[in-house]
Amino acid sequence: MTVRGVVSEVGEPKTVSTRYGDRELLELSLRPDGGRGDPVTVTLWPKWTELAEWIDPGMDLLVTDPEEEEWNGETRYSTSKESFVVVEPSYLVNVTDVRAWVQCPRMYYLGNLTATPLNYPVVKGTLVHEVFGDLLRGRDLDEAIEDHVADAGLELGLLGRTADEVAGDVRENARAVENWLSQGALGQEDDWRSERTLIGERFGLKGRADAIRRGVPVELKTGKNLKKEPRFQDKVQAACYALLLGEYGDEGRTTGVAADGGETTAATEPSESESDDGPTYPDTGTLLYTKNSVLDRHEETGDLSPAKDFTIGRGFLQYVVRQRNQIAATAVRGDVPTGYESGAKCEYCFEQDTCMVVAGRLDEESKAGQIGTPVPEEEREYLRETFAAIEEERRSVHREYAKLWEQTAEERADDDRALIDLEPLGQHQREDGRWELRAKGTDAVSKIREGDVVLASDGHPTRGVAELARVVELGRSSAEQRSAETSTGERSDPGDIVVTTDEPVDLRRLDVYPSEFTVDRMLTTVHDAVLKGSQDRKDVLFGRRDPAFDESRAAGETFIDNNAAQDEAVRLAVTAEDCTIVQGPPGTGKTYTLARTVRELVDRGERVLLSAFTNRAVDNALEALVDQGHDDIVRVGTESGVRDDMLRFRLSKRGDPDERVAELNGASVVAATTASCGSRIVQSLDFDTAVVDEAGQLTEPGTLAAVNLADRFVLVGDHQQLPPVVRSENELSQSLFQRLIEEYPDASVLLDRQYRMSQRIQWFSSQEFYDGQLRPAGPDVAGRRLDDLPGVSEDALPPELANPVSFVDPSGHREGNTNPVEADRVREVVQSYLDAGLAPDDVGVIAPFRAQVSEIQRRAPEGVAVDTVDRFQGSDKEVIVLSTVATGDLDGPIFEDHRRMNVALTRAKRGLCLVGDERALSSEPFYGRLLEWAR
Ligand SMILES: Nc1ncnc2c1ncn2[C@@H]1O[C@H](COP(=O)(O)OP(=O)(O)OP(=O)(O)O)[C@@H](O)[C@H]1O
Repeated sequence: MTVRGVVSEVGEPKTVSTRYGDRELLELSLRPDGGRGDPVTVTLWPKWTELAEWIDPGMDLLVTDPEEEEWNGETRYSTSKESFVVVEPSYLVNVTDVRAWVQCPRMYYLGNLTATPLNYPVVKGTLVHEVFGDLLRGRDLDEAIEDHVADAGLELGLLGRTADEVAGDVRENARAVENWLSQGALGQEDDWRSERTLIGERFGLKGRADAIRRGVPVELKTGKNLKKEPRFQDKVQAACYALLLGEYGDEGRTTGVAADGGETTAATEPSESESDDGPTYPDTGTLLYTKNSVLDRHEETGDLSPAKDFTIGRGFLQYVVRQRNQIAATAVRGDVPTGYESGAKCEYCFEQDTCMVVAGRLDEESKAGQIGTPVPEEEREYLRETFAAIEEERRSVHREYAKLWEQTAEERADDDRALIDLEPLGQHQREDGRWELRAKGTDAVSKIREGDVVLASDGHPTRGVAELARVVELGRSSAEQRSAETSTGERSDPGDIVVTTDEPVDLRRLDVYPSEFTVDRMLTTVHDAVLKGSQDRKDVLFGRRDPAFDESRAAGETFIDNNAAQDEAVRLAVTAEDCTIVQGPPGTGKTYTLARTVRELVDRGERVLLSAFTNRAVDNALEALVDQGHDDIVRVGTESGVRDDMLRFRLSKRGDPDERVAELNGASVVAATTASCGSRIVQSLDFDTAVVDEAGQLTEPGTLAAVNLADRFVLVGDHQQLPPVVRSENELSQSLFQRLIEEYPDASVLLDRQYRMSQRIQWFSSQEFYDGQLRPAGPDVAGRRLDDLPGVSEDALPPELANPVSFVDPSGHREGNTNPVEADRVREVVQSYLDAGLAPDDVGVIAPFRAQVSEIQRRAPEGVAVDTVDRFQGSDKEVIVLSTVATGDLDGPIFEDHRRMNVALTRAKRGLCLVGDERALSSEPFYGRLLEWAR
């Protein structure tokens, strides 16, 4: 049984005398049902009373195995010996953070704030872990070492190491693992598995255990330890995995610690994973210190055996949960740890200097003290606000995790977040020891794409057997399949779904894996910008100085002779001392100008980082650059991320260290998404100029990831098109692009001639979003007509589509996020265009919701692209048909942001048809004007 609720009152700890002597207690009031229920009183007994310092009203609290008693007709609860009290169970603390926190809370804080730079111990540690996993999966030691060292070629090259030297180091460490494994194999039956991702809904913990042997968590450490017992923080880490394994149930099959009891009360969240006896936690853990096997027995004294077991009692598990609670409470409060929370001794800490410098520069209280003078108050204020916004974003990611167990499989599938009811087709172990799992392809749509890391499970992503998996093949989408069927006249096979994992799973379900990766990166990027950024750069970022330009660098030069605004954009970029902002409305030659700029900078001897939010934009920019004759390029990215025709520039990380580094350092242009700019490899580089495309879609931290690496930067984008992709509504939804263009109009330029839309089509966008400044680049563009296309006759169109911009009201009804009647009408409209001679490929359909997209896809003639606005950004069609879905009113956030509509309308070159409900559209002035125009 558990009690869960929102804390409404926290008492003061008090001492009472009991038959066991004086004892401390703390009384709380909880409101069950997420704060809606009537308050219940919960008494916390010693061990848990320290929570008085950590919890505030409004926090969510869970108590397992409480004692229940009736008191004056009221049911009260108190903690029992078995109880765990969990603060904010939905805040998923990383196990490695608990480990850092018990060493020192500032260690945890600094670890999250500062990115680990590329260094040899980290790379070696990763290699040893990889080889360890391979050994557990039965792979040959030498083969595993050779393979992983080759994979790390680029990193090793950047660190100036040779492959042989590193292979030797890894082999020495791996010996400990080999010996340990062979001991276990003798005698009793062994049962183990490598890495396991564990996400715990009860304790608010998540992490990846290195291995599990006979139900016991095993952690690998590449350091040495000559004591009999494992290091304290290592035990804490293993105990966290023990908690998680207990929660999962299936692995905790050793003699266990006592269980928790039976039924559920009104205040309870039942958990399906519990068996009748409740969770059983593994009662031991193993630490494997690989460096011990490298030591010489004659020189070292102490316990040289690498493997050290320890006992995990209920008391230790409770201690670990208390530490986890402190982290959750600190994070939810937005506090910065001081180090006084624990008894850590700063003298022995190898992080002492960093700790003092960060405390000094940010004027934080720290047990270690402070060094240096604080950065200006506005910078600290900026950090505080940005950190708070990032933490809010983290909570949104945690809510995504919670959906893994709160939503049913069907709900996840409806949300496009899972492919369910898959039919497993088998599994086989690959040469590298990993597993390849296969299931039958499906027609269902989801957000899952090839190359993604997802959760593969036998039915439930957290309660069943689940593994992190990489998607290799997704079968074919229903549209592709249909077109194959029409061309062959036979029902075609949808193709298999193929994923790879560390351990085999019966592949019945795939779930989107909500990663905190972006959030983690944002923290370190913002920290780097403020604490490591140059004074010059920060003066501009924080509004203390206008960006400077040295006009003599381009005196009398023309870069683009047929477009003054584009020419000005290149001029600004090459004369900039700090930054340039280029706003490119739809079809204005943003990509062309960007490529011209990069080429000019390179011609002047600069090294350029070319970045963008999406892989697609990076590859488009590269294509334009190649078209302009420049191909001295290195493309950083995964094989599945990089477009096929750009793979020839892709930097392989595998191979001889020196060769890899030579390839990377040799190129004048390095191209990568802003997400890849945060990788250790790209972070170790520096550039003269960073050119960032799609900057209007990037958060400030996202943009800084690229910008931090260069002396100057050029941002290209349009803040009147799609905004940054964030889950929460806060500061992060404004891009650096928008902030700077508003602050420094003199450092910016608007590309005002567009090469896409006819005069009639572009008018509305120009008026509404660009003060009427956007114009067709010439009469040929302005006068574009469908009739100009070979084989197309405007006369063949029905009267309601005769104009280049038209409106059709199908009198449909919105049902959730669909409007089936409207979808039917959209199909008719599309068919009319095809009948008039347009090729399917020339027509695109845009709808605001995925559900309506699928509704239309089911009806649309083959070859016609149907998608949401976000997926259409950056592309165009001769004709666009827009389904607006809404009827009656325009309810929903998607209609509030008019910029999406700007993107949708400006995809069309010669024809645009708006399909929607007149009444709904007239209900809001912006859409009213749109309607007027369309009619
Ligand atoms: N100065 C120019 N002279 C002639 N053609 C140009 C010029 N600039 C751009 N174009 C052409 O205009 C078209 C649109 O250019 P580009 O793809 O660079 O636009 P964009 O602004 O990046 O588009 P989007 O809004 O989709 O991002 C391309 O066909 C390009 O060749």
